[in-house]
Amino acid sequence: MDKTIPVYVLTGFLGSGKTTLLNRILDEAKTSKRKVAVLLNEVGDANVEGQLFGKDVPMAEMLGGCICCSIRADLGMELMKLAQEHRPDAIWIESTGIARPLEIIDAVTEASLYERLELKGVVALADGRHLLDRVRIGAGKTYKLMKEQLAAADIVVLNKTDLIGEADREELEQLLRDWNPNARLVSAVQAQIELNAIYGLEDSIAVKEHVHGEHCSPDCKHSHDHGDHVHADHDHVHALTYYLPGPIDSEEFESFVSRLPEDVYRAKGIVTFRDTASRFLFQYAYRESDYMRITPQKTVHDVVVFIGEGFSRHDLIRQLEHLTHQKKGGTYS
Ligand SMILES: Nc1nc2c(ncn2[C@@H]2O[C@H](COP(=O)(O)OP(=O)(O)OP(=O)(O)O)[C@@H](O)[C@H]2O)c(=O)[nH]1
Repeated sequence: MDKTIPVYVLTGFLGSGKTTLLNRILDEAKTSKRKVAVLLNEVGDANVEGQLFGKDVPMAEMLGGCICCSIRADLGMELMKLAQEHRPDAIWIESTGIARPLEIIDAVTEASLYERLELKGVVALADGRHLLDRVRIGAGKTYKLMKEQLAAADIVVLNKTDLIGEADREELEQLLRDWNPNARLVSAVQAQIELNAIYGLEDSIAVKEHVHGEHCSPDCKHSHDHGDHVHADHDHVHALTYYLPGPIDSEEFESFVSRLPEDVYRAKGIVTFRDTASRFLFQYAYRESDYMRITPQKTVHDVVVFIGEGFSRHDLIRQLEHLTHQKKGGTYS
């Protein structure tokens, strides 16, 4: 079976430093001999920055629209093409500065229904000075979008701190922690961050260990550190991708779906039901589910994806393992 390819999303408002960070990621990949593919999205019709990446970097371009809306359907196609043609160790998606992150997450997880891809993390950058200006105004569409992008990330990079003073940096760090208490926050100049923080996401997202600390609010419901044992009962994640190891019972699955917690607001998948010997495309949004019988023309894996905020991955995985009658069920990310 093919290996599962991790996918990362790079988001952040226009000019925040996404390409600067991507260049660093590609440099590091070259040094560590990691094959990283890039999916670039530009609102305009020309890919200016992509020309700067090395010729040996597998790259797909999506120009002339934003992946989160007008050309969203193409995202899955491009991801699958990159995966099939290059079998990279990782794929990075650089979204336009105006993209809405949750729509992208939705689109990436859609692609994982058809190819062994797993969304591993969302990295969002903020231009310190620009953010500060927006915070001072405190309203407007741009402010709202910036906040949305930063709130959806697993890692938040407060970039361009060379352009702001120490007190402003501290104010922004506090603000970012308030907006997204679950993300790892890093301040940087020229997007110089420890890249292990990103690749280390693979483990930390799988079981996000949030140790109760100085930045937690009094009503923090996160997991607590009990000596050398940390358990996470309230994992903040955006997506759980679970590859099913085999057919499942349709009634048990429907019952499981009807009991999904409210903070799972979207789910989808391809499932094979033991009792009907058919495969179905399953869709779930805002408590409504839908099943469509399908006959895939090529090999696709049985997989279910859940998107939401604050739901417990641990609980869902346990229930899925129960559905598949396995102590240790399918693979997931
Ligand atoms: N002063 C300063 N400039 C920076 C820093 N990081 C990046 N820049 C510059 O900011 C400009 C925009 O950086 P990019 O990396 O292209 O930003 P981007 O998010 O990819 O921009 P878009 O593609 O327009 O969304 C470039 O000229 C960078 O050299 C920083 O930490 N400090």
